[in-house]
Amino acid sequence: MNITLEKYHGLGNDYLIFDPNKNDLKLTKENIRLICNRNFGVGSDGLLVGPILGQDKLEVKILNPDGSEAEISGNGVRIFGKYLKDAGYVQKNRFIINTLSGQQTLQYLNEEGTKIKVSMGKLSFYSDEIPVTGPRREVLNETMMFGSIPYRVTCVNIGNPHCVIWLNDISKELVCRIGKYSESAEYFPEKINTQLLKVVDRTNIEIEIYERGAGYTLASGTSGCAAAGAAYRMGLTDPKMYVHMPGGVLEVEIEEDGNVLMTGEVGYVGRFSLSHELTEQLKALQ
Ligand SMILES: N[C@@H](CCC[C@H](N)C(=O)O)C(=O)O
Repeated sequence: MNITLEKYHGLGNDYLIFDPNKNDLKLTKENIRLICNRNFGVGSDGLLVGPILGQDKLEVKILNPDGSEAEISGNGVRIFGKYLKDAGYVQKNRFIINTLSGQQTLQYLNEEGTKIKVSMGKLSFYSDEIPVTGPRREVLNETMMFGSIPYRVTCVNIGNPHCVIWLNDISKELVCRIGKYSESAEYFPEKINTQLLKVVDRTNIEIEIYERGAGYTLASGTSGCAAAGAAYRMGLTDPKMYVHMPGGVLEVEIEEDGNVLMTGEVGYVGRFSLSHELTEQLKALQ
């Protein structure tokens, strides 16, 4: 039987859904890379595997296009929420899903389920929780060297690790140049997602993103939450703001206890029934 995948995007951050209840393939690093490859496969910024059904909880596994597993994805979680509605797995308006980073509560804000609010959990700036090497401390505005150039960096965990660099001018070229070094820098034992942050005013920020295991992306939910959290923590913004990314805008609100609410849109691209040829190649890589 051929493999069928559904494709969605969150503000241009595109994911394929592999529903294990409908497909029979053992996923490996090698076949994940081929599925996500934009030339030889279907192409995406990642793969969402689920729902894995159990004890009233819906679980999703989040895989980067290099085959590594991520603890969480903000856009991925919203996309998965939309898929659960489209495929008839959930009827409620508000429900919980499980990721490697813990539980997220999702709420549909419209009938179609294209606008979703997610309670993402709490931000942590502590080095051992991000993780960042060295003595336990909050990693706020520290100097770090990426490719022999010093940058002022604030690091944060929102289920997955992020480093935020506050600058006046940001661009795709610059984040790619820095991200190439920061992703695997010695400071970060579990690697890192990188954001360049530009503060527009107290309720608007702009970011450029270089994701761990994926490279440059047009948007990222957790990156938006991390950059918003860092901007607020540095006193640059109010707790509620719009995060502008090349692919679109997210609304992020940091609650008093540090919990983050993220609201954004999801788009459906279509269903991909893979060719016999590609299915056989994926099976050979099991
Ligand atoms: N696109 C994502 C983040 C995906 C995971 C990330 N690459 C990681 O390895 O932590 C998002 O929308 O948050």
